[in-house]
Amino acid sequence: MRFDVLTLFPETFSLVMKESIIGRAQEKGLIEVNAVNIRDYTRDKHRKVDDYPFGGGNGMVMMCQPMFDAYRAVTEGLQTKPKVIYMSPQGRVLTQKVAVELSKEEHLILLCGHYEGIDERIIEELVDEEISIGDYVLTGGELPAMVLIDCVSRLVPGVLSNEGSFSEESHFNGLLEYPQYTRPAEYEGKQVPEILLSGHHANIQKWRSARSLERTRIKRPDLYENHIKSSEGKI
Ligand SMILES: COc1ccccc1CNc1ccc(C(N)=O)cn1
Repeated sequence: MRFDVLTLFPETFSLVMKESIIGRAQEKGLIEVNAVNIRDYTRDKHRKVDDYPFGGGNGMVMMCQPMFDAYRAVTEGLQTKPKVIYMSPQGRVLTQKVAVELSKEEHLILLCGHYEGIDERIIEELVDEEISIGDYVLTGGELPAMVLIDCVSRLVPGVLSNEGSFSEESHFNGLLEYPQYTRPAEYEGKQVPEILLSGHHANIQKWRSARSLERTRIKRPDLYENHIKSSEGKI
């Protein structure tokens, strides 16, 4: 899976994206993350990428020409047009379900805005979908793009060694994950729940399901409601 990220800060990506799991996935050739500097596609000696908004208002808006030319450079000679996602506070909120959907794509182009955003003509012409990582405003789209790359990449087969664990992790089955413990069985007088040491897998599974339902009901009643609704009618 390939990600081309159009950004004003390409070096941010190379630092974060070559670390840990994402870095190893790149070495294994499972994913490619290519950060493109929008400023390299400016045509003036000041390498101008933004300008004042028509109609007035504070802040600056990213201009069309550098973004269009960076997009054309990245897509030149491609057989199929990759899906273009604009990281924006107005986008569809990124959930695990959306991440699973996006992990089916072969090639994604992510546009990172800055200042007050980008010229609307870029969105109209190039953007297939706007995606938001949550209802808050950041100084740029780079962190949202890295969040998207992380949560989508880990779903690409081969990226995570313990792929089997997806079915039980938080949000995969619409519920929050059960509590996790590891050695030692007792730490400063605090015991690991006995059931987990019993080796009785059926009972452990039951205990885990009960904990998962209980903590979802307490921490995320919205998810709990959805889960109850979706399991109604199922035997
Ligand atoms: C004022 O910033 C903007 C204004 C408009 C568009 C993009 C930006 C860049 N900032 C972003 C980007 C994404 C998210 C998110 N919630 O995914 C939050 N902030």
